[in-house]
Amino acid sequence: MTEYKTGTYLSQITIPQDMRDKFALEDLPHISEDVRQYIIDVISEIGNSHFGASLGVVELTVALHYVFNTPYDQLVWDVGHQAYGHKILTGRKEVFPTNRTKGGISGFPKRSESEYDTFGVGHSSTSISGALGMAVASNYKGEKERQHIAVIGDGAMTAGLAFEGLNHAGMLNDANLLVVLNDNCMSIDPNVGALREYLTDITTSHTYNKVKDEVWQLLGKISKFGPNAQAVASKISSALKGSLLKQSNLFESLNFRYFGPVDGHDSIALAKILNDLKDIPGPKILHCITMKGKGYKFSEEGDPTKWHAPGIFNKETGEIVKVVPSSPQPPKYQDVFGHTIVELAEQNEKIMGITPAMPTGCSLNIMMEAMPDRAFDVGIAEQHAVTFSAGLATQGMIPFCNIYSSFMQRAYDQVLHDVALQNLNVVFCLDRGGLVGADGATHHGAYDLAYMRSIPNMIVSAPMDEIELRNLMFTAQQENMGPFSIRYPRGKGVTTNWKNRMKAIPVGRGRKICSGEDIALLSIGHVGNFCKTAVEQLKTINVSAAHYDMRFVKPIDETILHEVFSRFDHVITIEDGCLMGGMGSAVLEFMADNNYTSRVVRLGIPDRYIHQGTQEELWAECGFDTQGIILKVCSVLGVEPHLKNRLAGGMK
Ligand SMILES: Cc1ncc(C[n+]2csc(CCOP(=O)(O)OP(=O)(O)O)c2C)c(N)n1
Ligand SMILES: CC(=O)[C@@H](O)[C@H](O)COP(=O)(O)O
Ligand SMILES: [Mg+2]
Repeated sequence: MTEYKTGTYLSQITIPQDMRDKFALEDLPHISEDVRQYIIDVISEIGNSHFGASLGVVELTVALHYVFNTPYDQLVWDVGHQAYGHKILTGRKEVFPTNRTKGGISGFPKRSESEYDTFGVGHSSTSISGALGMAVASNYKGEKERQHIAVIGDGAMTAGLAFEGLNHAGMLNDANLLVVLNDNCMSIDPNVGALREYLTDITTSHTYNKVKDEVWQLLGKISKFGPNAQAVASKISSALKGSLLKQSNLFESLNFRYFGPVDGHDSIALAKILNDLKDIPGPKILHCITMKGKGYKFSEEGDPTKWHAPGIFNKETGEIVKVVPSSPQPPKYQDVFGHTIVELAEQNEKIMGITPAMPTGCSLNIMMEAMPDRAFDVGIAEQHAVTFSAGLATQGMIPFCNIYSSFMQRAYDQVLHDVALQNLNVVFCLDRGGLVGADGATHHGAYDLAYMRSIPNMIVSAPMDEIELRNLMFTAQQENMGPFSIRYPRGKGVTTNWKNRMKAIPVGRGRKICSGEDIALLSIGHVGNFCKTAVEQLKTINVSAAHYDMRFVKPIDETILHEVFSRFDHVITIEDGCLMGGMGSAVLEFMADNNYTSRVVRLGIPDRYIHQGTQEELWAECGFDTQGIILKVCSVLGVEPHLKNRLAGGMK
């Protein structure tokens, strides 16, 4: 592992207590500078990581750990993609270069990794509820002085869950909860919605700032009051209640004491404010204004969306390293979706596009640019995205609701109750279906085939390549299809020649890719390409495998299944999804229901959480990459080891 230098200040810090013991308030800017430089040095070289968000909260991170008695005081990071400074200051400086690699540290806070990671995160908007739970538990245990801090971004604050947490906290006057709102006007893409406007308004509002100044003056006095500070604070708060402050501030109306906006890059001022806030009881919110990508010239001046997770870059020039392939490459599935939805929408005026906060990630930004009145980024609001789509569908629209598979987990009941029960024509495009790689367990799209399959009326499909994706999208936008899900993986497809003339696929019809004699392989989705290669390689050791691309998990192609179970004693199912309840389960159910007795072996994601790594490493770990499939075929058929080894040695 490359060794990275740390600055004079950071080199003296292993855990936050070192900072508190060794440094004065005036040193915080220097510590911040060291932390920031270390993040730049490491991430520019290892790549494959988040970047802008962590740079934006360096001062906040330093101030929080300096003022609060972490890990006793509990700090919860929302999403956690901004927690690199936190990791570096909490015992993980040396291992930071292993960020998001297999066997290395996770890119997100994780309870099993450190006592400073109080709450496992990755999905957004959980911090307020999580920290509130901790605060209530502390009260119950008599730990009255214990502090609980949720750091949440303006993007994460757009989610219903965040407001559910605020709503509950607002009625718990003795909950020791501080919400730090890290407002940088950005989600991954620019933040959206009325809340964003509101936050900008209170940042610039004249009336509001006047009241805020009064609050600060009072706070200045509070800090001098020592032990009586809480009582004084409570009096001040009561005096302010019912006043202009409460009426003119959303958070005050929810019974939070609102402080700010403050400069989130002034570590000394932040530390002073945080220290004052420690003495104020009950739920409170500190509104910090920060800049995503702060402190690195190129991310400050460049496109923050690009610097959200830029990959490897030259830290001197700011040039993001792009490997230029020698030959044309297949497109990413997400881009095939992005271009195809525009093409379809040009022909079918009922089509609309919806994404909850991932326009660049899922490429709906192509439609948002081409047809701004027909494509919506609704913020980090998966539940709303689904029910909003349902509403559109009741009016005859055909919404394509694109949600990453793992984020869709947030909106399961909306799919069931608001869409499927009413048999509405909503097309769910589930991007990042399957193992996603470096984001790890929180983000793998492991469950969608299983959770969608159990919903009545739902059509569940997955394309093996870009052309099938386009054909499935074409099929799904036909009249009266009902709920239709199409899942595809993170990353590239397989062909450069993908702009086919689209055609409808009969719902529930799979296809035979290759005939064979010894064993049948049934695949769903992109992993069919691994099977295809495996089948070719198996031929070289005289193993003849038939291969079927099932295309639909529901309705499953029963004609194919009757053919397979009548002809083959050995069947292997392959899917990039959880083994419980997915396609393999559907095949087993069919076999049992129809009294067939072949031996079925299922390949897929086992019943445990898979952590981070490259996709290739993780496919191999789960045993359904090309090599895994070959080895499984050989073991099922009892192929002689020397033949098996011949392939295992030479395989890609
Ligand atoms: C439930 C869920 N939806 C979407 C995402 C993808 N996502 C990760 S970070 C992010 C933007 C968060 O914005 P904000 O909270 O303002 O943090 P910032 O990056 O600006 O620091 C999004 C949309 C997610 N992690 N979880
Ligand atoms: C933190 C987060 O949830 C996103 O930034 C996520 O990492 C994006 O994943 P993709 O890189 O697959 O778009
Ligand atoms: Mg933000």
